[in-house]
Amino acid sequence: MDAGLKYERCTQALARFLRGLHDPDVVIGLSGGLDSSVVAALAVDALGATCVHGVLMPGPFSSDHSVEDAWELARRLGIDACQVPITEPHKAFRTALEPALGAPLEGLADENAQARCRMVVLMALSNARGWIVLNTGNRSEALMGYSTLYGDTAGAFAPIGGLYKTDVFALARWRNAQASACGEVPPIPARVLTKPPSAELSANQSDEDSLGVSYERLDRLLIDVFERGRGVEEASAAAGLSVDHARFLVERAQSFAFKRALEPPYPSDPFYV
Ligand SMILES: Nc1ncnc2c1ncn2[C@@H]1O[C@H](COP(=O)(O)OP(=O)(O)OC[C@H]2O[C@@H]([n+]3cccc(C(=O)O)c3)[C@H](O)[C@@H]2O)[C@@H](O)[C@H]1O
Ligand SMILES: Nc1ncnc2c1ncn2[C@@H]1O[C@H](COP(=O)(O)OP(=O)(O)OP(=O)(O)O)[C@@H](O)[C@H]1O
Repeated sequence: MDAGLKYERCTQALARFLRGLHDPDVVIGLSGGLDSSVVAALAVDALGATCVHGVLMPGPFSSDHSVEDAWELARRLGIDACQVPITEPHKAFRTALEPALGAPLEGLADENAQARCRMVVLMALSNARGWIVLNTGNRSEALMGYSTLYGDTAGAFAPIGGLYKTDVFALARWRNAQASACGEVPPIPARVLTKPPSAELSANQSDEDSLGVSYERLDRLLIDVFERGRGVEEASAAAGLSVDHARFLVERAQSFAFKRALEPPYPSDPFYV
């Protein structure tokens, strides 16, 4: 299935899901990264710009360019957006938790606390305004457990939850090319497509460093094993990975089934058969 068809299937699935809820407005955390940018573009195509609300929530490790890219995306899409920094709430949680821990909150616990602060903000806006939170997760992250339980795994529906990260890039490029072909400004700022994906939950973090593998190789492996039912040995060679590394990644994916069981529904089209 080509990128355009995948984009349209995801847009239709989102529209269908929301129709079942009597067409509420939606709210999306805009990080200035790829996933939230594609979900926002798709939501605008499904519902119209007036029904989509973006929230920028910079934290202690957010880069200036991420905030700029998120504002630029909102401007190009013509959606309402606001900024609610999480730096102070995150600091307050650190202070409140320190006596219980006997030490400062650090490492993964501290990274996840930031993602959960963001979800508190999104759910507060959801409750107060009647908006539905859209999840921005993709299948590569879900299989690797590279997300925060009750943080960025929350939300009512995950429009790109069935797509691997390399495809999310392809959808973004396709949507921008569509706009250019119609003489419109491409919705997704160019830098969103060129900067390395990063959770920005700790200093100098990059997804591919944290995962220990490039998305290109990871997706080839995961698609072969989990979508096409190939064996790990065959799939590892095609992905350019050692069998041991491939086995480690597949076992990691299996170990995070519990997290996937708690994630929102997503379009279940047979994207990869
Ligand atoms: N069987 C089970 N059923 C239900 N819950 C179970 C469980 N086993 C463990 N758990 C729970 O799961 C917890 C661990 O999961 P979790 O809290 O999610 O945390 P964890 O998987 O340890 O870490 C999340 C990772 O995702 C990364 N991340 C987070 C957010 C966004 C992004 C991004 O790309 O933007 C990346 C983050 O940097 C970190 O490396 C445990 O503390 C335990 O409470
Ligand atoms: N600074 C932020 N402001 C608003 N929302 C954020 C912020 N950081 C993270 N989020 C939310 O958490 C989600 C998970 O972050 P993640 O890094 O996986 O996605 P992304 O930033 O959109 O894309 P990429 O992984 O390519 O950087 C984001 O898509 C977004 O909805």
